[in-house]
Amino acid sequence: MQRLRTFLEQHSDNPALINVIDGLMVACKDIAHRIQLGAAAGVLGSAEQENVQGECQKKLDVISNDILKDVLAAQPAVKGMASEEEELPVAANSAGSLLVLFDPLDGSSNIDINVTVGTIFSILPAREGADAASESAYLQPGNAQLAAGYVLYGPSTILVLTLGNGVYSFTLDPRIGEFVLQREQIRIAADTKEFAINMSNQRFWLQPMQTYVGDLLQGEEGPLGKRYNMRWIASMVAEIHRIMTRGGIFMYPYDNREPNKPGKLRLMYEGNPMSFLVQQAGGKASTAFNDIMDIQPQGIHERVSVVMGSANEVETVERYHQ
Ligand SMILES: O=P(O)(O)OC[C@H]1O[C@](O)(COP(=O)(O)O)[C@@H](O)[C@@H]1O
Ligand SMILES: [Mg+2]
Ligand SMILES: [Mg+2]
Repeated sequence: MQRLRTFLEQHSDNPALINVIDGLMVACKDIAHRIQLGAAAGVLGSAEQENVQGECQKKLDVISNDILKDVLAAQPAVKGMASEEEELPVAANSAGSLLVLFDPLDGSSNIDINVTVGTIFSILPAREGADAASESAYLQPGNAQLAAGYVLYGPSTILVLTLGNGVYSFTLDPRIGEFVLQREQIRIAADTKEFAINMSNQRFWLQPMQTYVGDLLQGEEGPLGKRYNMRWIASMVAEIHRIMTRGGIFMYPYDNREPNKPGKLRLMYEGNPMSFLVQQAGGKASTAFNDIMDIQPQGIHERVSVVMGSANEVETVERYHQ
């Protein structure tokens, strides 16, 4: 049995990074505990306020955000943070060398129905002299990430992490309060017969996406020549975890409901960290046109079109868009 801290010390020579990931997991254990208590701790339901995205916040969105902010601000290595639930970046320690970006609670619409949610994080280097209270410090492409991961709060609590050298998963053992190593060098199969997309948006997609999904639905009688299965959990963490476990393709593509936005999901704390994990596991992460991690962000809350998972299937989607 290998504990997370020991693993980090063996796989990284950056003490700042090790301490920050350790700190993140202190926060995530607290979040996991509150999710488990649920209604008994009064954490379900709406917070009766909106975030910067104009989305109605759940109580647990706010609670998780506050826990992460408090724990990370106490880490000397954290120079600043950006969160889905904060309009502006939050400066922390001026001598810090790292920036942490996070979606404190992903899949919020699942909280009240007791279905899987998660936390997603991305760690970027803080440039020399950068102002961590200013957005410009954070606007680095996904390829600059030092580490990324998610914590899934499901039947068990699982951390899936990359430090840029493969993907590893850890299960929280509540008997000892520690994350212990579970899977090493996770690989996503190149081919799949399982897709995930919110079909209710079909009429809003670009024509190539409508054609591709139409062909998927034709199964073995269509041009793709195989029968597909479909899943939609409405929690990106849960979908990506399924793909980490048995392959698949996850899509939240551009749609014209809000034509000026490139997609629903957020680039810097959903698209980029998940892309880093998927790519490190041998999969692909694309906008349907380009690699997500090549995008030069223009804002911390920027949106992105997402097509990720099994490499050959993602390449098929890209071909439909050429
Ligand atoms: O409700 P929809 O449109 O299917 O969207 C589901 C998607 O939205 C998200 O819940 C967005 O994340 P948040 O809950 O952090 O806003 C993704 O996890 C999920 O894939
Ligand atoms: Mg999210
Ligand atoms: Mg969220």
